Amino acid sequence: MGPEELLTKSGVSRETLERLRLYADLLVKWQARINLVGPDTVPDLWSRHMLDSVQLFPLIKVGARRLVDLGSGAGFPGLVLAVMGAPDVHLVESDSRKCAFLREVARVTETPVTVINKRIEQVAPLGADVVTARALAPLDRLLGWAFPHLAEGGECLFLKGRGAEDELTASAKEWNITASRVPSLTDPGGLVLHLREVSRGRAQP
Ligand SMILES: C[S@@+](CC[C@H](N)C(=O)[O-])C[C@H]1O[C@@H](n2cnc3c(N)ncnc32)[C@H](O)[C@@H]1O
Repeated sequence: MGPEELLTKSGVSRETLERLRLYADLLVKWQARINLVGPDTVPDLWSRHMLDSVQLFPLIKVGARRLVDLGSGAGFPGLVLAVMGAPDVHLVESDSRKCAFLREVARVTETPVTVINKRIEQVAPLGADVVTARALAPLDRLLGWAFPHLAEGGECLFLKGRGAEDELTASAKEWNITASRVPSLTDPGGLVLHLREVSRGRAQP
């Protein structure tokens, strides 16, 4: 899918699209030096990475003041959401070369973001209204990483593949969650998990 189709499909503004183009150009350039995304996914960059991230934007809760993206890698989905105007976006990424890329995209696209070059486990609670992640960890571990960063009433938006239902079942042993399942626009069988009222449940005997 090309940028124009992305625009039509998801309703992003022309100005945002131009900034996403700058982002995509930088990704292709840097990909020659560091492995930012799976090399086989670069030809489908707009669908596999941009639109995959863009689809979360309408799910961000009204009035959200801070969004934290865990394991941002090359910025999917967190940096795309920041380019679209998500508020006070924090990107947590342990790989310093990827953090250099994230900062460069933020600079070139004039997107205000905070890049935190640390392991998630080492980051003090960030008080996020929304925590996002893609391709980082199974849901139960992801919730363990996200939970300390959720403000009261905070929500999670996780992009998950076909195994999402099994991951929800497995995580129910440890977590209480209200889960909505939104079919992915880009991954047949994949889901956006929209999780609310997250709390630790009682450990099973
Ligand atoms: C498979 S990549 C996914 C990147 C991006 N979210 C995406 O979907 O394209 C996982 C990323 O998480 C980072 N990561 C893994 N464990 C982490 C941790 N404990 N703390 C911070 N970053 C971590 C890795 O360095 C890597 O960039």
